[in-house]
Amino acid sequence: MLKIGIIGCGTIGTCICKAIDDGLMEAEVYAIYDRNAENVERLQSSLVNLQPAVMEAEEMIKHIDLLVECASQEAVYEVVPAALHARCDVMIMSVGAFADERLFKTVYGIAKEMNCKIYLPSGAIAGLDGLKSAASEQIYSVTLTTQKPPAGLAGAPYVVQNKIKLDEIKSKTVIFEGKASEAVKGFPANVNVAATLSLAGTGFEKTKVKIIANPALCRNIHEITVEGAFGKLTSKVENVPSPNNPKSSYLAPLSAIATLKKIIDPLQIGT
Ligand SMILES: NC(=O)C1=CN([C@@H]2O[C@H](COP(=O)(O)OP(=O)(O)OC[C@H]3O[C@@H](n4cnc5c(N)ncnc54)[C@H](OP(=O)(O)O)[C@@H]3O)[C@@H](O)[C@H]2O)C=CC1
Ligand SMILES: O=C([O-])CC(=O)C(=O)O
Repeated sequence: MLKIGIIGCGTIGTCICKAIDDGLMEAEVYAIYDRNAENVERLQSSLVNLQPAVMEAEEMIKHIDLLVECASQEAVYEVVPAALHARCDVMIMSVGAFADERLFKTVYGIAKEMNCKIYLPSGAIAGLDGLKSAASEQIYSVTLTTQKPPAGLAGAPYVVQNKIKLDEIKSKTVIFEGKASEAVKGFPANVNVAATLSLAGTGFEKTKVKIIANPALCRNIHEITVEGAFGKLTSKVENVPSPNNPKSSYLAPLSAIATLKKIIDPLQIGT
């Protein structure tokens, strides 16, 4: 049975544990860790069947097959290289960390050397299967347009640095337009999907991102447009926000669960 260790006991970590606790897949949550002790306790007390140990990444990677990062971009630096060195596969949610090309090259190199896998779930977007197929030929452009309610963008470094008063936004307003490399740094907890899109397609410098604060919304909308030799692909997901975290969408933990099922299941559907 697949032995998993989870870093990050917030919304996504909790959803993953609950799915395994409910018997949705054959996996064992061997250990969990979070710098926020309250979130560890809340997660532990929500489980009925599982009793994961609480231990830091350094220790858990000696015992597990797969490390799941669902914490923050800084956690990717802290735990992923060490996990791969210990021959653990890794699943990463804070994909925006890979806008740092040096980190990406290091992590990719260690994974190759150690014969390990790096899994990046689709998160809150749809259409990566089509983009991956299309990327075998020439791609002309990839664009992500994200709309969130203003509160879902609160605290983002770009918002703070540019003194954007989210609570004064009364109508649909474009607050950022630029490269994916800049978007994931300015909005590290809002558009990790831009990083996944970049890695699947044309890279962080060529992938364009527009971020819109829209007070009329109660959903997080991600629209993707890809044009290339294959033709044109458009996808739009109107995401229900996660119950405890308005910054992220419920589809994100569901996609993490689907990725875990794909790792375990002999049947592989889609690109
Ligand atoms: N790829 C995708 O499509 C998506 C990615 N994400 C990303 O996934 C990650 C998890 O999301 P979510 O579960 O919603 O977030 P939450 O804020 O609900 O939970 C994250 C938890 O991880 C903890 N944490 C953060 N950094 C560290 C660290 N360095 N070491 C240990 N614990 C840490 C946080 O502690 P504290 O409370 O102290 O901060 C918090 O308890 C985020 O980076 C988010 O941006 C989210 C949605 C979609
Ligand atoms: O869940 C979402 O809507 C997307 C998100 O937060 C991210 O990619 O970081």
